[in-house]
Amino acid sequence: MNAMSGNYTTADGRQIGDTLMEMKNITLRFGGVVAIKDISFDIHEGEIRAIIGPNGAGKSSMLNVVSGFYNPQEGEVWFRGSKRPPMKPYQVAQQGIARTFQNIALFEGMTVLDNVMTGRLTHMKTGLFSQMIWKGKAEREEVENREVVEKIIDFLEIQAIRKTPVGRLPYGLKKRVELARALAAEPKLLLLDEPMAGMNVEEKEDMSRFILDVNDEFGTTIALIEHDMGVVMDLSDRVVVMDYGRKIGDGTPDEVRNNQEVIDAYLGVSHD
Ligand SMILES: Nc1ncnc2c1ncn2[C@@H]1O[C@H](COP(=O)(O)OP(=O)(O)OP(=O)(O)O)[C@@H](O)[C@H]1O
Repeated sequence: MNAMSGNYTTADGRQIGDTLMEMKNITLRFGGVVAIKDISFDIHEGEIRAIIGPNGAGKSSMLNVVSGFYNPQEGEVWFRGSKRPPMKPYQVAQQGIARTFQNIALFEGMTVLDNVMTGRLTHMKTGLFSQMIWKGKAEREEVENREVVEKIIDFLEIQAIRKTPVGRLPYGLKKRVELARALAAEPKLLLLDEPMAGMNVEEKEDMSRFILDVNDEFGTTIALIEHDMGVVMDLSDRVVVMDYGRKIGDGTPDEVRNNQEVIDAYLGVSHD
């Protein structure tokens, strides 16, 4: 496989499509701190793409640029063939990008079902006023939204807890509910911020399986940042490696594993 030249077929026979997102020469500064230095990379349709790197490398900053939470001082973000102007996160969500968070961001007092329903908000076209006038239309929309949500709840095997308040769930299940809510938006691109953080081995295995199944079943393109190297290498088609805000590697898990600069970065070897 030649992963760097547009469409390609993965080792396990999946067909990867055209470029979905392209980051061109991104630089992001916080005052004097340069969190991202002139980084370019792309994400293809149907791919599972990881961003890895040691602590403070700039991974979260990069994910926040992809999600529209940060607007970089330099560089361009291209999504679905168009240059993306600076946007608010809700506008990015409307374009088909959904995310989960490192520290779970759910409504603890609400049931699993209601939390997952909030993922449909970007799809709700009927406002309160038109709901009063066009009751039928609002009801149809509600039925459609419920159908999508119920399908995802089945898919992620959380039927048994659909009426349970999220606050009562163990950590691993909360992470799964967060994934369900992101999927409810039917995103084109799903961003996962350390999906395995704080999980035990069994929970990590479950989450890995669900990520692969989501990609396979819904064709969702997935970009993730993750600390657990084993998980990343097993899951991802291609990996970007960051260190001190720079990109030091980009390729298949095997290519990245054998990249001397990457090995040195993880061992703490200085190149100064
Ligand atoms: N909001 C911010 N204000 C100021 N500096 C920031 C901010 N966010 C990140 N930084 C700095 O930018 C650099 C990159 O941080 P970032 O959190 O993106 O790295 P990371 O690779 O995600 O780290 P970790 O793995 O520890 O989460 C760090 O030096 C960090 O201190």
